Amino acid sequence: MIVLEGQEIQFIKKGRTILDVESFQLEEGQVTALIGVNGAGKTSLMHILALLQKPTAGRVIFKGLEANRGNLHPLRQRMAFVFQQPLLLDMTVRKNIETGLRLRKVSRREISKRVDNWLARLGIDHLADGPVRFLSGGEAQRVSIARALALEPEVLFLDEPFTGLDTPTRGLLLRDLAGLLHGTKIATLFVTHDYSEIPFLAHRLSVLEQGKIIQTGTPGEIYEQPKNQAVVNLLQWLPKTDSAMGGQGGC
Ligand SMILES: Nc1ncnc2c1ncn2[C@@H]1O[C@H](COP(=O)(O)OP(=O)(O)OP(=O)(O)O)[C@@H](O)[C@H]1O
Repeated sequence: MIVLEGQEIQFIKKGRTILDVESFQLEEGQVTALIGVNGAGKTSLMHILALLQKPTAGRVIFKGLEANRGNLHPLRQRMAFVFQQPLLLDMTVRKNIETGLRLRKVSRREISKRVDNWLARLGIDHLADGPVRFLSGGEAQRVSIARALALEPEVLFLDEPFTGLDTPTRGLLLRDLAGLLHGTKIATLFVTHDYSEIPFLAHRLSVLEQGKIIQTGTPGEIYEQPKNQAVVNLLQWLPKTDSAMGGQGGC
């Protein structure tokens, strides 16, 4: 089932076409990785789909409902973001995870239940009542992921969430995040520059070049049959593993 779709998206700035995307879909329970060189338009497309940026032309459809000025706020509340920088507030870990839930007027009892659950599932329950300012990069990103998942979003945007983490920390977080996302109904868009992460997390892969989606498929399909030289050039950095070839994700 398609959860979120951008249709006939054009994004033009200063006379330059930054995006020209006929259709881009996020499906229920699937992680879609979006790759492309610097400046290809990944962030612009993510922000348009997240309803943070209005396209010059085109539509964003959320479960059959076209986003418009009147429904932007309620639709955004059904989405969550994890950024490269965790962007935590200077308070305790618990309070950081609670904040979005409070803004959404979730009951106190439900907040407490969800926060305890996600603290435990991210393995950070021992940090709950400490200030975030002493956390390591990996711990801070775990808090940011717990904060996003506690919102029980229907769509999750992961904007290079592992960048800046050392290899072992990144590996553990990648494994844990895959375990948390796979098997849920969340439709996830995962923007990354590190293609070694793709086989572990992504069910589908889309390649963006100069504002156009030039290929979409499982990582295995794209690896096996890259559509053109631009895809070949990008994917020479995707490691050949069993999971990449099968496009199954998982570690
Ligand atoms: N609001 C804007 N005004 C003018 N130009 C913009 C605007 N937003 C994006 N651009 C330009 O559009 C192009 C695509 O930018 P975008 O950040 O979407 O690419 P990206 O693929 O995410 O790049 P990176 O991998 O470096 O983050 C860039 O050349 C950028 O300078």
